Amino acid sequence: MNSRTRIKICGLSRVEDVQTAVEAGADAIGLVFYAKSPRYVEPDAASRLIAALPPFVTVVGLFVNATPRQVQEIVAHAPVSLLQFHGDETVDQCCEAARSVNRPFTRAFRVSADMRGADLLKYEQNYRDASNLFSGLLLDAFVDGYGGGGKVFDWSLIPKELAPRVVLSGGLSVQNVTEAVRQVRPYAVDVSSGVEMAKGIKNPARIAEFIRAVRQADSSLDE
Ligand SMILES: O=C(O)c1ccccc1NCC(=O)[C@H](O)[C@H](O)COP(=O)(O)O
Repeated sequence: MNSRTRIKICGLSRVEDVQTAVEAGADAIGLVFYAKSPRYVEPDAASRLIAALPPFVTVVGLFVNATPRQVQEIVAHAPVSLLQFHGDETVDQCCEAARSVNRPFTRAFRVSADMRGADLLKYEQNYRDASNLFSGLLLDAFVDGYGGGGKVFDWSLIPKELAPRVVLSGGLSVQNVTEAVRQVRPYAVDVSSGVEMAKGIKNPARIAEFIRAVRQADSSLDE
């Protein structure tokens, strides 16, 4: 079966970086609406980035502990297609915010070393049971500042039965993404720091190299 790992490039703030990511073959782009992040984009700037996109590219709006009202105000200016909750939100808070704008959402789970695989399966099932807007888990490393930390977590903690439904994130780069895809076989991979020149400023060559590495890993798995 020809399995293709989906690719999200996150933390974009420039039109040229959006265009680079799409031309290189990214399936999704992530826009950070968390004001304390160095990758934060204002909703109006985000709407210009979204306007630069061709069809069929998923736009992920990234939130940390935002209220439904705040999510509504942002989405009114920047019509993202998918929400990503990356803070301390409860199941109910994620579901309420997603319902408020009628958008599907992914839940970021920051993996700590003491986590057990069974806990993750239960955690995901809780979200699946809570809302048909739940779209899946993004697994990230546990870092200060909630995310975008450029830190890898122990991929062996991911239950094999969960891997085909998760977005693997956290410290990925052209140096490790081939091994990540081969070891985990996730539904998708997500990267921010690993393709940057500076926070929020992407390196076009690194984006292209990262996406090429994912495609090569996919091809090796199809052989
Ligand atoms: O990117 C940020 O600055 C950020 C800030 C606060 C919460 C989440 C954030 N990013 C979320 C993402 O989806 C990142 O792509 C993910 O954390 C991986 O980042 P990196 O390890 O730098 O590739």
